[in-house]
Amino acid sequence: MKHPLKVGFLQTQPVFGDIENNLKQVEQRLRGMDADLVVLPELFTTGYQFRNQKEARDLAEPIPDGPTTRALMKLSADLNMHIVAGLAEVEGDTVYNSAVLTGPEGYVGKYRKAHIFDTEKNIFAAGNLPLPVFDIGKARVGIMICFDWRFPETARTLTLKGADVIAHPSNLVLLTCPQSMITRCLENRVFAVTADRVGSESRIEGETLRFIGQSQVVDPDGQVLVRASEENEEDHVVEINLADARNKSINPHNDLIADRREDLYRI
Ligand SMILES: NC(=O)CCCC(N)=O
Repeated sequence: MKHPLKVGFLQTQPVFGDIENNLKQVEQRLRGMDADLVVLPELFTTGYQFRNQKEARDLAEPIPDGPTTRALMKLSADLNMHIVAGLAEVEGDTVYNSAVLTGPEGYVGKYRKAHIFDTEKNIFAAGNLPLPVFDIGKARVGIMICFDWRFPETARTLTLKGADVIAHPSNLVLLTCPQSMITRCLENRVFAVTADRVGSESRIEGETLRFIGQSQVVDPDGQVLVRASEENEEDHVVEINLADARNKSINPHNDLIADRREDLYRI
């Protein structure tokens, strides 16, 4: 049984703080894509290197009642496309590093990055929502954000919750993620769509961040179906077969999930 799904990503180079143009460019690029599910990078409208929490709060927006989510909802409706996008979210005085999922039917849900990386801890509160899997009809989509990949429990939990494909908005600065996601997909037999940015930011004295690009789609056998360059803005769509993720058997005698020894996984 085949369950085809066209998945893709936009690899972007946002201008810090220029929300309107960053969003406008992404809108134009999305309107040129034919896909069921497209993943955008982490913090895709603002950029990454906030100087302080106030700056982040001023650039952040509510989800789903903010302008970016509304724009993504319209794009999803116009293009019959599900979109996962990373953006800075404000709720009261708290700022989260979040991701939103929109579809043709409108707002589907959101997630707040659970594992906050390095100096992000000065800006964002740790996520207080469950690790999410959304059933979008054609697929079950899990979401994690960037540094969440470093904790194997994240992808494993999304898998055990039924994710076929993990949407992974990112702003990668360490080189290890792209190759490591091969293992995340292999050990869980899931697809992963990592959408990263390119370019660099040096808004903080003595801290220049270079983003590594290499957005990619990896399949349940750990095959890299497409990987973008390290420095160009790129858009890619590939057709995947979700049946490959729903089949957890490795051979006639081993099933990746059924063979788990939860009786031994106790500390
Ligand atoms: N924005 C991030 O969470 C970066 C995490 C470190 C990495 N994997 O590059």
